Amino acid sequence: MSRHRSVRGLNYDEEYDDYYCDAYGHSVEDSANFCASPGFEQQYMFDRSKSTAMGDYIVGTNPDEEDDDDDDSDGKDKAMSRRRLDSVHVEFPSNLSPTSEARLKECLEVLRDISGESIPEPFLLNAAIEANYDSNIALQILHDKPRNTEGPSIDIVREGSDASLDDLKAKLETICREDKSARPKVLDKLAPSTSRTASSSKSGSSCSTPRMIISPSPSLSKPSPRESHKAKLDPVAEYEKERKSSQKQCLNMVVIGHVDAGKSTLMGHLLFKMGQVNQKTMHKYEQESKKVGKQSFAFAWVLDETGEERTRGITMDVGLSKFETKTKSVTLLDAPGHKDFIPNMITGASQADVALLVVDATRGEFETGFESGGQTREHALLARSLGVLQMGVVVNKLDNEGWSKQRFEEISHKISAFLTKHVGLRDADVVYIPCSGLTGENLISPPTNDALKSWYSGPCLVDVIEKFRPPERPVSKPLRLSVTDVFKGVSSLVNVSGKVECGFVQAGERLLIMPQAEQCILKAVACENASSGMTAFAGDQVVASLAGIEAQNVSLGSVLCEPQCPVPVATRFVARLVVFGIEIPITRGFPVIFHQNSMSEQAMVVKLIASVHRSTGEILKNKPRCLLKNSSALVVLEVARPICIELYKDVKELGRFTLRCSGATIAAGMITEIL
Ligand SMILES: Nc1nc2c(ncn2[C@@H]2O[C@H](COP(=O)(O)OP(=O)(O)OP(=O)(O)O)[C@@H](O)[C@H]2O)c(=O)[nH]1
Repeated sequence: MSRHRSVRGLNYDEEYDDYYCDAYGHSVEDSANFCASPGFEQQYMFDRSKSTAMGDYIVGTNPDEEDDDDDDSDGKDKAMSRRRLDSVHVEFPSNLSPTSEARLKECLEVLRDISGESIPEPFLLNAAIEANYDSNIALQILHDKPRNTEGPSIDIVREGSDASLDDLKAKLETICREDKSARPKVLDKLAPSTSRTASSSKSGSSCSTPRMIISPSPSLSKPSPRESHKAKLDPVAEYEKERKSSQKQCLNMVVIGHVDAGKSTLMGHLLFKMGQVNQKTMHKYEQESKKVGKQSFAFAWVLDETGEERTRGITMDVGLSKFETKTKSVTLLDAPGHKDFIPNMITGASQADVALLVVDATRGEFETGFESGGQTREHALLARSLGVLQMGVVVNKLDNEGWSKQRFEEISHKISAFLTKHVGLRDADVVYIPCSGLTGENLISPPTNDALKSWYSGPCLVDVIEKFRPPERPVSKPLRLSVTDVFKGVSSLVNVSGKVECGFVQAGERLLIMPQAEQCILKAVACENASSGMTAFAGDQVVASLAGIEAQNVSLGSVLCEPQCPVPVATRFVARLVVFGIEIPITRGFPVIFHQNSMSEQAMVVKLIASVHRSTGEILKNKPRCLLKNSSALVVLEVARPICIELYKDVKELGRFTLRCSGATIAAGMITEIL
């Protein structure tokens, strides 16, 4: 078994239709229970001493965003901040009242939560005092510091992106046509006088997105014999010929759930029963785990391969394996359950077509994972926001509850309500299975345990997996191969693992690596699903060997594409957000971590355009002051460095993302416009 490598694909139409269904993304708790700190409450209460007009306040418009023009608004923001601060004591009071002390502490806590350790404490303290303990204003002050030339800044976005865009510009210049009309949009951004055009498109595929385009240089635009050959191929016919006739359907399945729910044990035992792990290896794991006092983890060791994972008894990275059912070739992604490893879980889930949500049926344990801020709900929400539409809910460790039918039904009932009402999965797309990963009950054959047999006659785990429907693979779209790992092989070639998000790729092709704007030749593409070993299609997890580049010129988050139809690269874009159960409202200038597939990047919400109805998308309010939990909105996001993105309507895998802050997932989104 190996560490994580990627796989996925989607049923586009189906998913897009209900992505923003009424239920999707609703928070766990009722919004009426929203708790705000006094500092935050005060910010959203009308205050005569501040200059905001009552009319503005009632309309709920963010006074900071009165002007649509960004450059202008910066000045206005500052002016507004200054005006607000006129009534604020800027000196540290020597004798704070108990109320002020409490407010100061609360404000500092919020600032620390958001800034982490990136800003020294004295600066946070000064900002908090300057903002009269209003954390939102304090954030704005910290954000504006460099323009005031004192103190550090959390404005990582502009600082980081300027340098990177310069680098990119230089590289793009070298491979752009002399023809100025074909200059990439990124160059236009840096040199506004230059005109821009749409991209060229490869034969048989459309490249309709308004793109930050890199145009091929004359040498690049002249296709090699191999490329000409590829251009003549019908991707769908090739896919049918290679895959559908001879092979089993490919399915990428992620296993998710709260820490210690028994995910690795369940999957390790399943793989053993399916013959993927031989008796000798299993015996070795039993002996070795016994020696270190972790005998109950023997099956988990099949997927938890590293020393640290085995010693600590937790999964840290995504474990990857393969097995086959009668009609399917399943790529299994075992995600970590611990909250510290959510970014890895996101990587795994972003590559999956379907998910198994494992819950521990043991009394008290299920409740911890589901009701007390555990990861069961967060994982389910994340999986759905990353494109998973079908789910098997494994009610695991039911042996600990004497195979109680009542307990199974109680758990199924609670999870069903959550998945259908809050996550947005259809009831018909979720199946509940009573199991024991430890004893192996109901994994690959009907139950043998009398207590379970007496009331359960449904499918076993493998039957559920067998019934999952693989999504349509977008093989006709332009090639997008996202890189999840880079490693040096024995030869001079650079190997990358990744997933073909859409399109198809053949050995011998010349490819463009974005956002690095590097060219390379694909020497070989290894893919377990491929019969020829020369071609990989959308949905395939591959290892690609690249010639003509250095390892440092490709990285996690890079996208390989055809030079004739490059992937857009940008730092700023409009997105539609679905906000989860947040405690701190999202305001303008809110710093976040942007997650897209296996890539994460520092980012900032730079503009709140409008709050929208979560199911219809209808605009409810322009320029809202903030976004509360369970809301939906159009926002402008800016990432610290140029990244490869697509519009959600074009390529879902590169058009959707999740936002995290202070270790919690706060929103999911889809890109609607690239700026
Ligand atoms: N009684 C019982 N114990 C189980 C069962 N499945 C797993 N366990 C135990 O639960 C513990 C945790 O199992 P893991 O498989 O490591 O759990 P996990 O969900 O993969 O953990 P993370 O990946 O770290 O989140 C181990 O001690 C297992 O032996 C089960 O069906 N019944």
